Amino acid sequence: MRVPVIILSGFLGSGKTTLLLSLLKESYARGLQPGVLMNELGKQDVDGYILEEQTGAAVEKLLDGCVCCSRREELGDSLEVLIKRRPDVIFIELTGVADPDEIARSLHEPYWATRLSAHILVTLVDAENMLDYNSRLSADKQLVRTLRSQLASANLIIVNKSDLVTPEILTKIEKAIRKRNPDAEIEFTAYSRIQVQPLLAGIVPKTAKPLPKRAPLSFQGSSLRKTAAGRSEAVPDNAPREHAASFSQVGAVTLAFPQGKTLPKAVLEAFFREWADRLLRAKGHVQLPGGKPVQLVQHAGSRTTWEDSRYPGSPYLVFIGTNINGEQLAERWSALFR
Ligand SMILES: Nc1nc2c(ncn2[C@@H]2O[C@H](COP(=O)(O)OP(=O)(O)OP(=O)(O)O)[C@@H](O)[C@H]2O)c(=O)[nH]1
Repeated sequence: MRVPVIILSGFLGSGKTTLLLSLLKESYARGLQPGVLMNELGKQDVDGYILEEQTGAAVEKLLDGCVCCSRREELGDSLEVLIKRRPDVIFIELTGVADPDEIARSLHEPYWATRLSAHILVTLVDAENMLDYNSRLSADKQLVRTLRSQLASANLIIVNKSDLVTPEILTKIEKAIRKRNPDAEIEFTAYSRIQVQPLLAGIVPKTAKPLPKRAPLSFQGSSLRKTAAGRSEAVPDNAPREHAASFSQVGAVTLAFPQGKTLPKAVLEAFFREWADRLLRAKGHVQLPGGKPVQLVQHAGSRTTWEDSRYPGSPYLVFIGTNINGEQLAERWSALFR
């Protein structure tokens, strides 16, 4: 039996991992055995750790690049690892700069089409930053194309972080989405809170007898076959395809804490402000002074949040931004500890 695959896409910090947590919890509640493929731009698996800690899921990680382009060759190996675990459903969380249509196309290739079935492609949108990103990132033509494809190829588009914007902004966002995708279901929400049951409709534990597909509770979207990936008449599945990079100016740098060193919150937040014109996303596990608990720090757009963490390893920060000069960044980082 083919394993259904749910693809989660959306720009950096839009709420993919937050949604995946809900999907995993619902999967376990239904007795499903999920497989997870987590792709991260940085060398550290911040999100993979969060998922493992909060749900106990075994996460297959593909770090330090993008599975739709620079790490493309490794997609197959990761899927094979997951399939061997005989999951009932596979979730693929892409990096924020990945083109999900490339992944959906791979699933339609003859080899994978007998093992996997593309179930749904979900794209999350960061309502607070989407319109700003559209102008800020316009110089990176590949990324502009990728962001359009994230919208165009989705069955379901979740406009997340709507707690941070006015209804007028949401209306503008809806118009911008409709320009790229007239058909997808659009949901407006905060903290990726949607009814996740419909996304799992028809997926049953392999030990159970197959049930008739449940009627969706709210999601009415088209099946993935109708997405751009499925409209493969123009590009036959077995035709050789160029896998152009999905971005050109975005880079990730991992910044380690020197042995035994700590950083006050205010110093790190000032560091984010200093790099505001380049910084898109930062996340990591940070050691504060005074023996305080390790903090999971998350920075997206211009907003920083902190939470207690039980991360047992050495503290670090993953810094993702545009046109970063790595040496200059490392130098400024070191200066924080002098
Ligand atoms: N205010 C607010 N914060 C949110 C919302 N959804 C998620 N967040 C926070 O935004 C940050 C990023 O959320 P994630 O779910 O990690 O986003 P992501 O798309 O997985 O991020 P990357 O994969 O790292 O690009 C976290 O600190 C979340 O708690 C929301 O609707 N409103």
